[in-house]
Amino acid sequence: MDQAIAKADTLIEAMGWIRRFRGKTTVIKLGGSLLENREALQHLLLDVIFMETVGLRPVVVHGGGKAITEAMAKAGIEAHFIRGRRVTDEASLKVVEQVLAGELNVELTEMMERFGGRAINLSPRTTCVLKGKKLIDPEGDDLGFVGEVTEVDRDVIEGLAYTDQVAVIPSLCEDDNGQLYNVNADTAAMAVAQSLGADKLVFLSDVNGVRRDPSDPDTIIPALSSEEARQLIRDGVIQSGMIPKVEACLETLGRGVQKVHIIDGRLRHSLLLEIFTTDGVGTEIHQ
Ligand SMILES: Nc1ncnc2c1ncn2[C@@H]1O[C@H](COP(=O)(O)OP(=O)(O)O)[C@@H](O)[C@H]1O
Ligand SMILES: CC(=O)N[C@@H](CCC(=O)OP(=O)(O)O)C(=O)O
Repeated sequence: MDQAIAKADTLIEAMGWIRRFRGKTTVIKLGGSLLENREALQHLLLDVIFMETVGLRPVVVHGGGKAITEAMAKAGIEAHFIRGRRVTDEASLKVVEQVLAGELNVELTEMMERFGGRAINLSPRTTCVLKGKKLIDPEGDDLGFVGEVTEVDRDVIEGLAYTDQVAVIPSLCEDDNGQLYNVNADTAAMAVAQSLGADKLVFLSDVNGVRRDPSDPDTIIPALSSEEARQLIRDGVIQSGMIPKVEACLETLGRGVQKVHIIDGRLRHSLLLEIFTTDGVGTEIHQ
């Protein structure tokens, strides 16, 4: 009996948070490192379905960097990154499209449906909601078919939310001529969050947050201002895949999204802990 009462207490405790976030949009970015971890992924998708069930509006944007690198290796193509972005020639783009739109996007949607949620995959193979153009690298490097999102079809995404369905969007965009581009998934999530005026943007990765020493989990920084984050990039403390993630956070905060978090998706129910507890988990980046 005590156990049942404790469970009821937990539900009552969640009520205030549910009221606060009901009807509000949270964009959830699933990183490719995490997609490899089946158990963690299942718990996260359950969290997303829970959020939708209690009236929050989650939108999922996903990457798949690890799976793309593996598929490229199988095709005999060597992966090459410049400041966290994959140099994407025509052959690589085919692999990227197949992995993101043909495999991961479909798998994630099917998994959510199996868990009792309602999810719709919005990829260039079904309904493309991310319009974009070739990314011009500020340092002058040619990254090939790497794009940036210039327009998000928010009507389609919001329409799904009104009918209790969760949009699942891969990091690919298309230009007016139907040319496809590979988009860093952190920046794709940022564009979606900005366009929807999301209340929160949560990056789920395979690290516990931004660390002072990238290899030491105990050096996690719970809260980081925009200025500190820029300094850590300049100092080389924030490296590789963490660079586009933190840059995306900074740009998002400059454009009206209230809260941006980088959290550890391997931690069971980290998403619910972030949304339904006072302290939260991971690193919060603020203005
Ligand atoms: N200062 C840092 N703190 C934490 N992680 C860092 C830091 N600098 C670099 N990283 C690296 O960034 C990675 C996360 O980026 P990435 O691999 O692109 O993740 P995802 O696939 O989830 O988007 C971590 O696994 C870690 O190796
Ligand atoms: C241009 C660019 O780098 N695109 C990324 C898209 C996937 C991605 O970002 O996946 P993660 O979230 O797992 O890092 C790539 O090709 O790896």
